[in-house]
Amino acid sequence: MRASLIQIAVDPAESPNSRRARVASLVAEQRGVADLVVLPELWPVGAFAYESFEAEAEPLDGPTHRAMAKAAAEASVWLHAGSVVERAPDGALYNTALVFSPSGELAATYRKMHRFGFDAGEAVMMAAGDALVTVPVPDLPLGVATCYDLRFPEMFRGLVDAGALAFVVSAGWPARRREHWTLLARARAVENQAYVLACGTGGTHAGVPQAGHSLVVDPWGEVLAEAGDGEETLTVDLDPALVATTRDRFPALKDRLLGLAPPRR
Ligand SMILES: O=C(O)CCC(=O)C(=O)O
Repeated sequence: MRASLIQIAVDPAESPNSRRARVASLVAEQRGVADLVVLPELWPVGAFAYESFEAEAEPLDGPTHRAMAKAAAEASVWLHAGSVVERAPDGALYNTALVFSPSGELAATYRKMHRFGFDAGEAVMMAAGDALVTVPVPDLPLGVATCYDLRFPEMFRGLVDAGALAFVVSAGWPARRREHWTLLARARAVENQAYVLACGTGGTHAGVPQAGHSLVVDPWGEVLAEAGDGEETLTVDLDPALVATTRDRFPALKDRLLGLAPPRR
């Protein structure tokens, strides 16, 4: 299985519509290259562009859904299309990740559970999701998480218990805490003996320089690839059998004292 992470630079001078068209082309270029493509958090608007959230909010079947469903089908890939500002039917906003199958069907949605910002920004503007989400990608079931979720290990343990062999973390992580980003991505891989595919944004938007440094970590904690600061695509080969091998050879997950269910292998 081959995965490509497309680290988008969110340039405020580019309109969301132009960016959707450009990102759709980048995804379509992955035809025959990757089986799974991953995009960052809130790339249509910018994760810190709070003042645009209301105006750019879209229903689940909105413009990002349409563009990405088409791109997934054109490229014939599983597409984690990052997240959008979702306007729910009751008017609430959610930070919602969209995952498409290779035929362009919406395979899963995940509403970000841990909202970032403490008493400001996303934490007050958006409602919180309340459900863990896994996606049954053949051979490599994915657990879905978004940005700040990375700081909450219990969520990843829950995803492992639900059968995830890899975590896809879509983010708009600030440069100021880049070391936390790479450290936590590796920690989530090591403690859960699972792949971590962590795709962030590059560039600067809303005055917040982005960390970039998207990375892919294997179940032993080795960094297989890491991007720089700007727009970049990382393509990495993943071996789903390595998860079982790692869990068999170093069966630490079996020694959990507080967990209830042993993880699937
Ligand atoms: O936890 C962090 O340092 C960054 C989180 C974040 O930027 C987000 O969730 O949007």
